[in-house]
Amino acid sequence: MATGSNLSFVLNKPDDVEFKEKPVPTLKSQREVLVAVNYTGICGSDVHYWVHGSIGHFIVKEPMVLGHESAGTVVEVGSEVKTLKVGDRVALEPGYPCRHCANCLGGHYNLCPEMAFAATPPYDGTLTGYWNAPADFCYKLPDNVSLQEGALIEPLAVGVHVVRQAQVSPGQSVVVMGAGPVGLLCAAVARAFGATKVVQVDIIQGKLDFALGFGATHAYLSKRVSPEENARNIIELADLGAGADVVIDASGAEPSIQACVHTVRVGGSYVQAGMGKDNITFPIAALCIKEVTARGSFRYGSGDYKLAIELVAAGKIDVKKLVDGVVPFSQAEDAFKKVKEGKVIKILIAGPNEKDVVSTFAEEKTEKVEEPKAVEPIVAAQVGEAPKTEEPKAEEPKVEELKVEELNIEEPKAEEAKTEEVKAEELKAEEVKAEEVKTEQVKAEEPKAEEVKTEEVKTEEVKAEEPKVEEAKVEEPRVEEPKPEEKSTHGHGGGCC
Ligand SMILES: NC(=O)c1ccc[n+]([C@@H]2O[C@H](COP(=O)([O-])OP(=O)(O)OC[C@H]3O[C@@H](n4cnc5c(N)ncnc54)[C@H](O)[C@@H]3O)[C@@H](O)[C@H]2O)c1
Ligand SMILES: OC[C@H](O)C(O)[C@@H](O)CO
Repeated sequence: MATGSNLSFVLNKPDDVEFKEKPVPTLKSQREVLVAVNYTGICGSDVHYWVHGSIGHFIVKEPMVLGHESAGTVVEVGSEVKTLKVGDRVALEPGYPCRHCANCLGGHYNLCPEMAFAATPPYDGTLTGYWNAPADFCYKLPDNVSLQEGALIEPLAVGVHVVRQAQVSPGQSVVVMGAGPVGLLCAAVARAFGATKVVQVDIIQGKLDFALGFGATHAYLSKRVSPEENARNIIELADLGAGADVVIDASGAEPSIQACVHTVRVGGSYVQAGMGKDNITFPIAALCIKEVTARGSFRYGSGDYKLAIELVAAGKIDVKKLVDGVVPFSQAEDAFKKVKEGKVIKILIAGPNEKDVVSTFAEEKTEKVEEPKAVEPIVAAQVGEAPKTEEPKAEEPKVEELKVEELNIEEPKAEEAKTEEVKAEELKAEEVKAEEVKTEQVKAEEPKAEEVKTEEVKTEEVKAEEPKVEEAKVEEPRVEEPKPEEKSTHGHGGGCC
């Protein structure tokens, strides 16, 4: 039985969040499991709801728990569940379709009109202590995939779905517009599918620097020139001949979408994943004359989560590289601010029952290969960073195993866990000033509403209304870094899923 906290991070209305202790959910059917949420990533859509209170026709009318990129540990199983047991570590697929409509029965449950998707009004999200879900939407993580990686399976599954929609095959060239988390993951999946040239395009050089160490073979800084000229530049840069076999828009920006159609080769494929303005000027003649196959891509469907997990388990995609930091649950609001400011690629929030966040992050960090970062890591300032001198030890037990014990679920390998505990204590004492962190946690448990309503947030709201796509129409070479407010969440500016 679940005995921990069910503290939840609740959005009341735009710029108004609070921590609320909610009742622990109970299984609604014997095919469900109850999961203690260990880690949750922040998606641009979460930030968009926090800032604007709506995305398209999804409007936050009642307080809603945020978050949908999560992994957790099974604490209870319904009597009809055969595939999971208490103690299993799982990635949570956060949208539950009706299973009966034509789309569900036709194998496209992501298009179910009755979809109940976490943190999409009116449905609560996963930034909570416990989450109940149908067992078949909880994917057991292999031993070599950590719970922190598990939280990144959701955005990776978005990338898998996009690349599947594009039907990328070995030897192909792929251009991905946008180097936010979705674009980066699309590029990485395209490489894993055998694409030999993967060109990442963005308007921020730092993001491209990161992309080159992640999935991209080439990077192009989009200029303030016509979409046709940007397309010619991309083709020339990567020696794409008559154009790219596949183009993917993961920016939602109008000039980028236009450049997609000019970059793709005759008979190539174009997939729209980014969601910006509802209506744009689109080069329809080029699409028609080139006989381009155009597809949309929405969330993920059959087999996408499974494949995403396999790609991580097989070492094909190192999702840990995307993580700039892990913060305790009490610092959720601050984490949202960092994402909004474009200061991080991904930040993970530990569940309220997660006790050892600092050492968990330290452990994960030591396994990371240092790559150029698009942004300043914030974790050192927030939770303390582990010394990077230590070599990663592959045989070391995963820190997540400790969490199982903390949640009274299942005994981890006792010997290994003990060693880790001792190590974690040392790290805390020497490197992370545990007392300071504790004090911060206590403070953060009482969120101050007035702090949220900063001028910065208000300004952001106003600016977000002005689509940045206009900028690319100015006929000038673009060299300067865009302002912070043009970054991360702006891609969601015109709407999302
Ligand atoms: N289809 C889906 O199921 C799905 C799921 C999740 C997110 N999304 C959408 O995908 C998009 C990307 O998501 P994200 O989380 O990576 O967002 P993000 O905002 O972090 O990334 C968007 C990137 O596009 C870049 N960009 C902006 N204008 C550009 C231009 N003219 N040319 C090239 N790059 C440009 C930005 O600098 C940014 O790096 C968003 O529009 C989001 O709403 C779609
Ligand atoms: O990753 C999937 C998307 O972020 C979701 O559709 C989100 O927008 C909530 O509806």
